[in-house]
Amino acid sequence: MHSLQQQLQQQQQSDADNIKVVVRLRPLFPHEQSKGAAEVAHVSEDYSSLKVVVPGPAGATMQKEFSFHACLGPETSQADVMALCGIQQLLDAALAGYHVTIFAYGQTGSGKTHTMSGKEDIISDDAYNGHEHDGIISRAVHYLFQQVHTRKDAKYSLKASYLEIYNEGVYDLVHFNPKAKSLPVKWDASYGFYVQGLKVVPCSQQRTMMEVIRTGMKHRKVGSHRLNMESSRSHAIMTIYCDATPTDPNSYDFGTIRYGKLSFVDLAGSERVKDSMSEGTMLKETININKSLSALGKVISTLAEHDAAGTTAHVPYRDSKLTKLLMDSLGGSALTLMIACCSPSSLQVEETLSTLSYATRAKNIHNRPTVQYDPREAQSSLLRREIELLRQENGLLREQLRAGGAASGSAYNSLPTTPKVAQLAGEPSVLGIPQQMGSPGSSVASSPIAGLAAPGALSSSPVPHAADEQAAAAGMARANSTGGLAPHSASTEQQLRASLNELDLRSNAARHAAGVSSSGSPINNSELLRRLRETQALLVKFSEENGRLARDNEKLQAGRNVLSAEHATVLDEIDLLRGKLSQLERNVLTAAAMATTTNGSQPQAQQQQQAPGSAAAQGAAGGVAGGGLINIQALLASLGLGGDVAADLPAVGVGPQGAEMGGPGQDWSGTADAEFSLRPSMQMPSGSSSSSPAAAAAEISPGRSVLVSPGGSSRLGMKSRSNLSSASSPGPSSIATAAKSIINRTPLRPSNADTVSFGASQQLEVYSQLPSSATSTSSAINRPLPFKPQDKAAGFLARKDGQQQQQQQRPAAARSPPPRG
Ligand SMILES: Nc1ncnc2c1ncn2[C@@H]1O[C@H](COP(=O)(O)OP(=O)(O)OP(=O)(O)O)[C@@H](O)[C@H]1O
Repeated sequence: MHSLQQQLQQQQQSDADNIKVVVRLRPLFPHEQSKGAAEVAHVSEDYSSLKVVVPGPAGATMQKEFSFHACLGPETSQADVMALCGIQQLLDAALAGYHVTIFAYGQTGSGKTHTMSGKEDIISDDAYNGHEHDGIISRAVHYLFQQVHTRKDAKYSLKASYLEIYNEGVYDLVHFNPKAKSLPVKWDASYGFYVQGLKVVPCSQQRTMMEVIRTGMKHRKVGSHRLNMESSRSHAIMTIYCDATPTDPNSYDFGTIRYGKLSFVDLAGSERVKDSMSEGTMLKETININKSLSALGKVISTLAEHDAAGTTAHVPYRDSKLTKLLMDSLGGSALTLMIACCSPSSLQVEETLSTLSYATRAKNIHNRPTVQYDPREAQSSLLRREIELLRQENGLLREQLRAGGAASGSAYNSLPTTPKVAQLAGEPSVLGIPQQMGSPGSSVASSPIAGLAAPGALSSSPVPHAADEQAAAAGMARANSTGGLAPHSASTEQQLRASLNELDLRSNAARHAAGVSSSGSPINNSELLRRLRETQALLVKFSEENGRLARDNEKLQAGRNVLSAEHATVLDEIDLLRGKLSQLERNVLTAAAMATTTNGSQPQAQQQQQAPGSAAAQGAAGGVAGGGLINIQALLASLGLGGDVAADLPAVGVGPQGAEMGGPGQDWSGTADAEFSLRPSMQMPSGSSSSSPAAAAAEISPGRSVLVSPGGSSRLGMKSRSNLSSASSPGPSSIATAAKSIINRTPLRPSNADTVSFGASQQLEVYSQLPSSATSTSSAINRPLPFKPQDKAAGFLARKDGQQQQQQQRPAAARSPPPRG
């Protein structure tokens, strides 16, 4: 049994919104056995399915299997039914504000009344105090009163009504008058179908409600036919209204009445006239019973078919009084349990199969269980929620603006202030909703029926108000539509509905704050109107404020766009400069190559006499060629980088090639603006025939890279123009890099290694070093070269895979002083 309970719970959670269907097999009676009946229906061991042995052609048999939320065998006791059908959860749901319907369906004599009401004679006993044969209704009443007397979370008020649908007429079974006319079934856009004039009995005591049940059962039409000695000739609906006013101020719906309802529907059984042998009045009853059950079957089929297919269709609720009053339970907002009662007898196998077929279809019906509130309160709650949402949205916008303002500096500060929002946010609303109402977060998940009810089942579905008891009574079905609610877009409405519960807390607290009675009594119309007007005024204010914030936001956005455009322009300029730098580098390399060649044949003095800065590229190259001096300014000018940039540049010189590698004893004194050292293990590019770094550099084709990074164990000095005479010649690519550094106005520091893409397998590495003072430079350049001059070409280029090793050497190498002459 325990596993069945678990199974039920799992199923309830998996298809929480669908109608739950449980099948109950009654025992095979001795009088049936005596007529040769055999048991043809058997419940599986795990209670999830049942098999029916169906007679086939020529005496053969076949088995049909059906599965349901639970299948209860003949041995199942009345107490087990309560537990295995999850009745207690449904009762808790009703106390939490849901509409719950439990209905028994099945052929005549299959045990519907036994399941719902138990043994009538027991209940009829004045000394009744509970019995093992009690059905669901009396057990439910007992549980409900037990709960309402012990629960402290809400003030509960229970009421009851009992009606029957007999020959398509509706009759009050409590205030019974045999001569009374049928009560009219009316439609209300907000409330759905309801029985006008049905009396609802307030029941503060359990015995009062039991009296209602007893009276109702006594007045219900019962007849005797061949299939059932006490056959119900009508459909009976016993309704318990559970109004709950939460009393805990910390509760999410403090003070807002929840209108839960429990409907116990004991249907008249279908019967075949030839089997029941009904005649006369009973025949008429049988025809009407079958007619209304047929209408019920159509509703179930239509709903099941379309819910399974995800389509909508006209559901023929209006075809009978029964289906009108069950409208809320089938495809509506109620939690519904159908108990399909069956006989195991082989003599009734066709009826059993028919019942199981209906029950199978009913499984597919999808309901939307919702907590029920008064529609007028729901309406004002929706408005309050809307205000709250607007308030939150405004707060969020302000936060975003603040964040945006911080990012864009003065732009935000120049925005117009929004005193109204600040004012509104800081004070209670017109409705008196305090700001410290607490954050939303209440949800039905915390309700006792979380496992049964659909998540997000909170809703403002309107239900009859307590003041309209007469209209509200007797299984008044609610329309599927959300009649009476303010028009909203579907998503907004959904959102608002989803938060309704928590906001009804606000409703009550608002009433407190506004000094309005919070006794739970209905709000009168003028008060409601006044509040609605105030709400509307507040909404107008908020929408104005929203508009203002949106405009401010647009201004900020425009400011951001300008900044982005400027940023993009700067990036473009950088790209342009990079391109020009590459060009400059190539020019320098070419010039250096020429200088190498020229320096070999010209006297040093003559080289130094060549004035730097002869125009354009020719000047640059000529400077090198003429005196070993590269005029960066001239080069930049030749590249179109004149003006400010070129004016800032120091001239950088290339010394005679002989001094380039800074051989021992060479004079490196003076202030260096930047120094570059070459790695000793560098290799020439394949196919290179150059014998010097400059020549090697000259062979570097465009697009190859120069890596500038700190350290290096061999050095080339790059000196400022003033120290040119004493400087050793740096590698030409070092000059190019220095030029780049100057153009970018960033000093070459050991940390700012730079790489210009160079090639896949080889790269030229030049390590930069910018001494912090002349003294350190001076001491640095007095160190000996760690490699011989003949290694210099080999040291110029290095494979990339040698880089790691070199990097490890760098700190020591950086500290190594270059040689002094
Ligand atoms: N599970 C059961 N265990 C014991 N007796 C049962 C069980 N189910 C039904 N009965 C008995 O079977 C008889 C018929 O049951 P019941 O009146 O509940 O059927 P019904 O479906 O309500 O029929 P009808 O539609 O004609 O009113 C009753 O005497 C009842 O006590």
